Amino acid sequence: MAILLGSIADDYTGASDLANTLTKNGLRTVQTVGIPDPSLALPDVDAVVVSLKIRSVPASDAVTAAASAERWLRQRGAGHVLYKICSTFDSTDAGNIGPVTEALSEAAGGGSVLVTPAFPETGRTVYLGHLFVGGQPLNESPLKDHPLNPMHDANLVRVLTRQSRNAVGLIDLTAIAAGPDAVKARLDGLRTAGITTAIADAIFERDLETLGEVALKTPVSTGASGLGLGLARALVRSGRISSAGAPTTDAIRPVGGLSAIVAGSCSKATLHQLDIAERSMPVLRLDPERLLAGPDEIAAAISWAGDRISAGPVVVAASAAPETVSRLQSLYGREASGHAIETATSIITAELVERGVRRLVVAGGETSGAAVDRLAIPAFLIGPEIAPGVPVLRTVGNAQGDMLLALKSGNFGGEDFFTAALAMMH
Ligand SMILES: Nc1ncnc2c1ncn2[C@@H]1O[C@H](COP(=O)(O)OP(=O)(O)OP(=O)(O)O)[C@@H](O)[C@H]1O
Ligand SMILES: O=C(O)[C@@H](O)C(=O)CO
Repeated sequence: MAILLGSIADDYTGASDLANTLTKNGLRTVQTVGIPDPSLALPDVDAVVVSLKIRSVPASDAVTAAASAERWLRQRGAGHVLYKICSTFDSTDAGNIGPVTEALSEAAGGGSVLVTPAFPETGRTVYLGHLFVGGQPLNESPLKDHPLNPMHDANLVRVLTRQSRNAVGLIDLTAIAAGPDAVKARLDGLRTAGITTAIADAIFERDLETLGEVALKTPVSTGASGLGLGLARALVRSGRISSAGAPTTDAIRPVGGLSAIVAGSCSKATLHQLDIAERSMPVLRLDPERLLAGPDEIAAAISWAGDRISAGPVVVAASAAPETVSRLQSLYGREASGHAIETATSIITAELVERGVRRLVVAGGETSGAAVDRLAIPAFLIGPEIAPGVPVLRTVGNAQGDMLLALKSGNFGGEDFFTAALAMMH
């Protein structure tokens, strides 16, 4: 299997978001969970997205994992590797976007790296280096209250500089509007001044098409699904994609079984989606303090779900409003509480699968990562889109048999996302 585009995603929901974008824009794509075992039979594809869970780990661990994935992708022919980060630039001053970007660039022999989290379809735009989420600057958006990486600065040149060894430049919209040659000239100018990493503005998809065209001629870029769109369209325009379209028909064959939703995302969107789901499905709100106190809350949740699940889908949620999250974090610490809750929701997920769940929706990137790891799912085919950034996924080589999943990024999906997702999974 020779691939044209490789990607390393820093979380699993982000990986499925990118895989969805690449598929929609004409690349046959598979999403692997980590570097796949050599025995795993993968379909013939144009692009592979390797999902890692490295958004919130120490920077040195993120660099090591990303570097191995990069080697694996290059060995399979990838001429360009996109480091897929969150469209809201989720990270802290300790990393990991800067360190991983610099390490991937060094591994590829240096050269300029374009960085942009813009994803206009979901309202993420970058202007003069400042990230907007819908109509709000990043630091005024709900991301200011993120449980693991609250974002307090919308100026991405500043944010990335704090995480990087080297200086960071800006390719502004004026250059991008002037087309690929102007962007290339600006990148070359920055490089002459010793700056190889540059945040790029992008507001419309045409800006990302320009950036994709330029990025494809470099070995590494860093961005969200918008840059994926630009790269995919540039590859298709280059005539190097032999058969457009994706194996979605395989991906949506019914799997039967029971269905469930597990949520650990505390985003404003997920909290509202849970309120709406409560009107049509049983929803169990876990008590986070009891979850951290011992195994009883997990056992109670499994028993609650077991009593109801044969009658229809159930929802189990750890998600809570920012005040509740802050209180828990002040008692147990940010990372410890997040990690303990992810472990708890992943155990509950595995027990649900043990009891026959084959159609599963998980809300939250870290939450999804923990759940998919516990289920030991090796890879996914990409099915149809449920909402921008969230496709139906079909497992490949799964020990429990075929399953359909939706891994929802915290901020994605309309208010009826959960019912919409299950309606597409049979
Ligand atoms: N009640 C709670 N109190 C504190 N932390 C919580 C609570 N519920 C969940 N968490 C933790 O909050 C974190 C949520 O991160 P996660 O990545 O799953 O969601 P998200 O950030 O909304 O999604 P995404 O990264 O896809 O945008 C997880 O570590 C989860 O365990
Ligand atoms: O880019 C996004 O916003 C998402 O794919 C994501 O990474 C959230 O975890």
